Amino acid sequence: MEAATMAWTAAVVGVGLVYWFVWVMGAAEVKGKRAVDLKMGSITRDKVQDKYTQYWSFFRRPKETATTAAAAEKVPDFVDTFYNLVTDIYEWGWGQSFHFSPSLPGRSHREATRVHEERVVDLLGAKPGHRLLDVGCGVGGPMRAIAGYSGSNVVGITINDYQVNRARAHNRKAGLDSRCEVVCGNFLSMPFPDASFDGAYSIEATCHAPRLQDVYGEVFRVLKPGGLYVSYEWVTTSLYRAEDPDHVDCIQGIERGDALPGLRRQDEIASIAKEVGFEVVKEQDLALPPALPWWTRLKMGRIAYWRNSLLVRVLTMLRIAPKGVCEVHEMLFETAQHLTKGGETGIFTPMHMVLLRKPPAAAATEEAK
Ligand SMILES: C=C(CC[C@@H](C)[C@H]1CC[C@H]2C3=CC[C@H]4[C@H](C)[C@@H](O)CC[C@]4(C)[C@H]3CC[C@]12C)C(C)C
Ligand SMILES: C[S@@+](CC[C@H](N)C(=O)[O-])C[C@H]1O[C@@H](n2cnc3c(N)ncnc32)[C@H](O)[C@@H]1O
Repeated sequence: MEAATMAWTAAVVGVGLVYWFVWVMGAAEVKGKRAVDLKMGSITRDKVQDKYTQYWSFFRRPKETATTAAAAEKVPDFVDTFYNLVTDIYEWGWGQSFHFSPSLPGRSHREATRVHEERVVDLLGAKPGHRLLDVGCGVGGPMRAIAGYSGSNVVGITINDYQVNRARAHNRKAGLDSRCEVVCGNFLSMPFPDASFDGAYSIEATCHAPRLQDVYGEVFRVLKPGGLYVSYEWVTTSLYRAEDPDHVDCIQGIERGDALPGLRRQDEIASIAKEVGFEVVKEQDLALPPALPWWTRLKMGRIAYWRNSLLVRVLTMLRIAPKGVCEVHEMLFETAQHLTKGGETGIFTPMHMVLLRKPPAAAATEEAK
């Protein structure tokens, strides 16, 4: 073969390989967000690195940081920054539902995710015509599954305006925009009238609240009397030992890589719910056997992580992805190790489920005020 022909063949194969690596292999779970489309939310390209540094210095020691009232007040802003930094990476590498679910034998991750979301509908007894609130809705993966399965109308709230736009675009594409609405706001002080929802749910979102009382209190206020609220909470379990440095390291790793102002204990959740006026109907750690591990999806993706790290580095070098994306990706990679360890040791669960009811009598009490 002539040298020129060889060079051409090598070039064509090279371009083909790059195309395959970036476009075909790039989207790990849901084709739709490609590696080449990675933005950092509403942050302009030149600010990504700075925003990441600010996030990191705030959340490096989450528990110490969030103990003062002044620092706790800053949490929602830093959570917003966090979701600007991670939303596209989550969508690209995980999908449109930003949560875990127990593995299901012989079923895909996508199916396991849907089953975990549809459980919310069954617990709430949601029906066509009901108006549900999604507290911390992300880009709306659960919202669309829940609206589709139940026939209800869903209003989602998220602190992050980039997620609002993503969620609205996905809702339109799914033909669900007439039944799924997305609002940008803080779930610690929601822009909804009292008693305006038939039911509410939160999936792995309230862990971002410095005080759970504040978000549960708001959900209580906006629910109609007799309305149900189901929440999947991130908590430490009774196996966690505060005197074990390995346990502390693991939990701090989860907190700092997930914008958490301090994980709560499993046994605190029900009493906080009662404190704001809820009745506790049911409480269950959905991660416990016979449920299969939720963390295998994180572990089994090890090869994919290496591919993703390399992709992110190449895209940053080519200036397609903004500077700072590699650091964010590295932070998520480390977080995944801590989450896996938390799951394997059983000291942490991301799916402590509580089903709460606003007492029907609360109507009379409120009217009397
Ligand atoms: C509920 C929350 C988020 C839970 C999960 C959806 C995310 C927690 C950690 C995330 C990830 C870790 C590793 C990333 C990987 C390095 C990258 O290549 C592709 C995306 C990841 C798999 C990413 C995906 C989402 C998570 C699993 C918190 C924030 C309360
Ligand atoms: C891990 S994501 C889960 C999203 C969604 N529930 C899902 O499962 O796909 C957490 C969500 O909570 C939202 N959130 C965190 N703190 C918030 C706050 N103070 N007010 C409103 N939304 C908040 C984030 O913006 C994000 O959408």
